[in-house]
Amino acid sequence: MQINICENPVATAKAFAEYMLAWHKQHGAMNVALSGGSTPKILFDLLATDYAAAFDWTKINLYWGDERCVAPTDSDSNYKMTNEHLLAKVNIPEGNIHRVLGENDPEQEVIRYGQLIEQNLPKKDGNPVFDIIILGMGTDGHTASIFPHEIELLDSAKTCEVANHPETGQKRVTLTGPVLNQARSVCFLVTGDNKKEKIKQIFEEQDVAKSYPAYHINPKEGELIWFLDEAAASSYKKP
Ligand SMILES: O=C(O)[C@H](O)[C@@H](O)[C@H](O)[C@H](O)COP(=O)(O)O
Repeated sequence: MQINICENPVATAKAFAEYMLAWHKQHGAMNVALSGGSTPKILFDLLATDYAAAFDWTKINLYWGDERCVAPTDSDSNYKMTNEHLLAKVNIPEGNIHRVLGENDPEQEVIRYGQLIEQNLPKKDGNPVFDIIILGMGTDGHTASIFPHEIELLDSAKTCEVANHPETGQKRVTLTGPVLNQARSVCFLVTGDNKKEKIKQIFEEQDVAKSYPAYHINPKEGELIWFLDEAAASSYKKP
């Protein structure tokens, strides 16, 4: 596990962008699963401006690690956010953008999306293999849309599952634990002091962290890299 602590959210996003660009220069084509929420907005803005010309977007296929089951025009849609901050601003072919159809019936969509991923990606140990999966972490220790109350999704035999937001009950489509842990690289982007206690508990491997889905993300053979700003890392003291 690698921990990168950067001064602020922009520096954190830049550190990841440099990592993603280095991967692209070395490997060319990439299957990338994006995170949602608010943290990636700064990264997507960077990729759409300072880094846009550095990537060959024809070789990059974008998926989502999770999506809210809402229309793509809904303010809750991770696709909508990504489109506004990135997709509409770079020359990525439409065919390289594989959004979750949040407007579909969730139970049907997890089948469709799972089959799409299984058809498009290489497989290892029966799981589709993403090159890079970007993940965020909620203040409850969830990641993608695997929440503590549905921690069994870490062990699902399926590629995708329907998840339920613990407070709102909002339906989500999420990649499952085995897929997340089959990736060649999992990169957490976590910023803000509202995440600092969970980061401390996870990095110190405290017993309480075992109830956090994010704690259990550790690729079997791939890289695990945490990109944090100082605020998110402020309670953790490197040994
Ligand atoms: O759809 C989502 O909400 C995300 O994929 C989710 O896992 C997110 O990464 C965390 O909730 C952190 O969200 P923030 O970046 O807004 O803190």
